[in-house]
Amino acid sequence: MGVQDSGSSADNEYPDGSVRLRNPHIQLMDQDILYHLALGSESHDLVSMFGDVKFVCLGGTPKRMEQFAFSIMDEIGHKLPAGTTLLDISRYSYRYSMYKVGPVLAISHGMGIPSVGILLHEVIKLMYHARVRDPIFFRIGTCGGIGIEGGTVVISEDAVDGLLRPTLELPVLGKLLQRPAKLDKKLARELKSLASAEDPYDTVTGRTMCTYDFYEGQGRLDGAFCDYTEADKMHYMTQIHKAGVVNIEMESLSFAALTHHAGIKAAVVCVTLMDRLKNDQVLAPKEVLDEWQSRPQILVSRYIKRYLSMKGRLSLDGPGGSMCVKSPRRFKLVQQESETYD
Ligand SMILES: O=P(O)(O)O[C@@H]1C[C@H](O)[C@@H](CO)O1
Ligand SMILES: O=c1cc[nH]c(=O)[nH]1
Repeated sequence: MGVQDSGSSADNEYPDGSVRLRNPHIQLMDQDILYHLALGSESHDLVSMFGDVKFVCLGGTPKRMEQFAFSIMDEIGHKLPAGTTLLDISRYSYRYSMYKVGPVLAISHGMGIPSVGILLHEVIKLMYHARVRDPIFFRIGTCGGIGIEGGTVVISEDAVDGLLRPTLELPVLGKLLQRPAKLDKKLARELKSLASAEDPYDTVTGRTMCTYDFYEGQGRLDGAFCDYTEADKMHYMTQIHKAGVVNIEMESLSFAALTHHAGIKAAVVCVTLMDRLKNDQVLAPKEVLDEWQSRPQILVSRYIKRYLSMKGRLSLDGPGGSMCVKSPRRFKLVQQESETYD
């Protein structure tokens, strides 16, 4: 089966900017249960809960995405009513965590292509059911750098697999389905322009390799198994570096392919945890790693703030979030009226 290209993300969009579902079956269903998000098209009023979403930010861990939700709340001046706090909307799924701050959704995606792929199917359907128009998706992650120091921010120009192919492959009904993994080049350039000379770290753009494994799949010498030599590893690392690969992680291929197929603008911004030409293990202390992880978030926050200020929507107060209202006996989900950010 050849690579199915659905054109550029802009070509895929409906004229009103709504998200394209390339699945005729969904419209025929009485309800659509977004099982791993603990949401449903009949059980929840998805339009009023999520209709105002503009930015969907994904990252590996629930904690990172919770921290991002709190920090973006400060950055965009979003106020919660007194006595309330942010609530994990998908907490009863026990799979992913989801926070909503006005037009921003922050969701954890777990590790690897299968996990992010399942999430993207459901988040893209969520955008469709909620009638969100022209959402922008970001992955805010960590990675290993190649020839760059730990703590460097990498904005992906494109995503390739371990064989340097820019294609997501998935066996479907006994055949290999191939989808091009394309990211929005303009969005990547805009993000790069928001890196500041004052930042005490570098922000670079380049090709990202996405693998199916952290150890052997990324040519590490420190897994439980290793059938190659250090010289073999270094040869491979040098070859992929020459092919333009500046970092390696585990989700960009699926993220790029599924967002592109849905006509959604997307970017991947990751911080490097080490230079894989020098070592394999994550040696930086916890506090350093925590600060490094905030760097992609800072860049994406700048983009969101600039976007909202250009639209005159900064300093949001009141409506547009999901929150937890403390009552003496229980926590209650409060859904607020929606605004649109287009
Ligand atoms: O967003 P995260 O930090 O989860 O991204 C990378 C790729 C894998 O998910 C994980 C491996 O440590 O980190
Ligand atoms: O080396 C690394 C670091 C983080 N995530 C990865 O996938 N690889």
